[in-house]
Amino acid sequence: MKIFTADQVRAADAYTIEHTPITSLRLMEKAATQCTQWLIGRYGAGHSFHIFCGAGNNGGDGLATTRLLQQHGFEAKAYLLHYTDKFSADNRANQAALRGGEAASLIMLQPEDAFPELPTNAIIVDALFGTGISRPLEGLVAQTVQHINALQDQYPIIAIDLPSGLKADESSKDLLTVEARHTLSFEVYKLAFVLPENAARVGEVHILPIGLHRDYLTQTPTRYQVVDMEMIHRIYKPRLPFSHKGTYGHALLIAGSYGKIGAAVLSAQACLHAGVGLLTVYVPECGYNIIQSTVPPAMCLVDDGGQQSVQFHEAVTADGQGKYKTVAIGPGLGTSGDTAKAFEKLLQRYHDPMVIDADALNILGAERYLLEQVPKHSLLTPHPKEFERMFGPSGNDVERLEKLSAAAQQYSLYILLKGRYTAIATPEGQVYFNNTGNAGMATGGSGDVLTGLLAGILAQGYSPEHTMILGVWLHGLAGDLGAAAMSQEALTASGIVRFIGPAYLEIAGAK
Ligand SMILES: NC(=O)C1=CN([C@@H]2O[C@H](COP(=O)(O)OP(=O)(O)OC[C@H]3O[C@@H](n4cnc5c(N)ncnc54)[C@H](OP(=O)(O)O)[C@@H]3O)[C@@H](O)[C@H]2O)[C@@H](O)CC1
Ligand SMILES: Nc1ncnc2c1ncn2[C@@H]1O[C@H](COP(=O)(O)OP(=O)(O)O)[C@@H](O)[C@H]1O
Ligand SMILES: [K+]
Repeated sequence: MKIFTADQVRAADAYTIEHTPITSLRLMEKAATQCTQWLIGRYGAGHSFHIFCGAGNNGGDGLATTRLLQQHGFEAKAYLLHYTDKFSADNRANQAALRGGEAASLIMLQPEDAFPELPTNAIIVDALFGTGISRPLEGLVAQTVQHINALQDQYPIIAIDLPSGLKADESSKDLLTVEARHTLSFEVYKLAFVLPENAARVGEVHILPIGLHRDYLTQTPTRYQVVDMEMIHRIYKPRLPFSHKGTYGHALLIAGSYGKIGAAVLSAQACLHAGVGLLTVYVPECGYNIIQSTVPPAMCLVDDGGQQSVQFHEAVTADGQGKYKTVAIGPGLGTSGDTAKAFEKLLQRYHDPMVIDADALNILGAERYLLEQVPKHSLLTPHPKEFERMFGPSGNDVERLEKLSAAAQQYSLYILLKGRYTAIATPEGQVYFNNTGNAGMATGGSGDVLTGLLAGILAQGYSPEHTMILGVWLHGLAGDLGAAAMSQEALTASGIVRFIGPAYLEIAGAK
């Protein structure tokens, strides 16, 4: 699903109005109809709806929603904030339509008025501002937003289109905005929804269809996209009946050190569950028995270095033309000087895309000149701290996203930035956001599982871009299925591995 800018949303609106018989007022009615159905479906009987409206079309959506809720027999009141007399035409039309209905359902809130008393069964709906926000909130609107936010533990707050005050395409880091539990938006995602700094403002996002013109939606190029099942279907290739293990590649996983052999185990298990043909795990001597007994399908190579691997570059032939289709390196590896030197030598020998994670990223962060030597189109998988070690700090999430995309383009790499919506940046400047996964995955080792999964997918012949999208999506879905079966709290990295299979089945089943 595409992420549109506020300008693109406005253009989609205009295109739809120009190319279909639908008017802007009718489009507002559709938006309000969708919001009304969502509110009734979610909260239903026994609730009263209190809708705070601004002077623009977001306020218009709120006024129309108030009327439609009443028509469905619900108690609903619109509070129209009187901070200006400059109402939009569709806002005025909906004020008139509401005045024609139930008495006392449209209340003008003046700057000197106290915040209204709300009954215990209230649902607060925020329809103050949407994409038209043009400056920081102040005066009556700022006070109202502060009041609404102070009530968030008492009443559900539902934002229409955007939590008011939030900018759709830019950072709103230090701005006052509504803090919603749910955001009901239309047709497409907005960048603001996937930024970690907005987590407490946006809540759960629900994208509702309102009939914007398909041509505009499909033909408009966007820099940002959210990965969806349609994209996964296009990428996923079922196994061929006459294939053999050679068809699915041989991966070399270089991981683990004394006290962190578990990282190698988790990565190896994930790599096998991803569907790799053959797997060799390279560990220091202390890891040999562990790998052989916990991951029997994998072969094992042992380093002489004792507690940390320091000669793994020798596992690939000097010209890099060895038997391994894919090399993945990093989980639990350690960052000693000799390990770093071996990593540098590996980069000099191996020139195909590799998967680089954890301590291998930390080595890149300490020796930044090595970034130039990483094979083009390799997959880097930092979490925010590792990313900062490599590319420095950022003032806000949008700045960090720009930095991520710039680095991917500069070094011709696929770099992901892990989080609730893991961002995958491509060398061409595209960014994909992953929408699977949950907070149960915030547990040690879940990143190691991702590394193994990516190595296993890449080895099967998927392109680096498709590997990133499919791997991150499967990883999150395995986490979701695991959490559904055993709770987010009890989910462990091993639990994620167990649910990679069921995650594949979901794709195959829906194909
Ligand atoms: N295609 C779609 O998705 C559809 C979208 N629709 C809906 O339209 C919404 C966009 O409507 P919109 O363009 O009228 O902008 P909106 O957000 O209501 O705000 C503009 C008003 O606020 C004012 N204002 C701004 N900042 C302010 C501040 N800090 N403090 C005070 N005032 C401030 C600004 O005044 P001005 O800046 O001109 O002084 C103007 O009056 C969109 O989010 C969605 O809900 C649906 O109806 C149909 C289909
Ligand atoms: N709240 C969350 N929602 C969705 N995914 C999450 C969440 N927290 C963590 N994850 C996922 O779990 C993984 C954690 O990786 P990482 O921090 O490298 O873990 P570790 O270093 O312990 O292996 C990432 O893929 C991340 O996207
Ligand atoms: K809003």
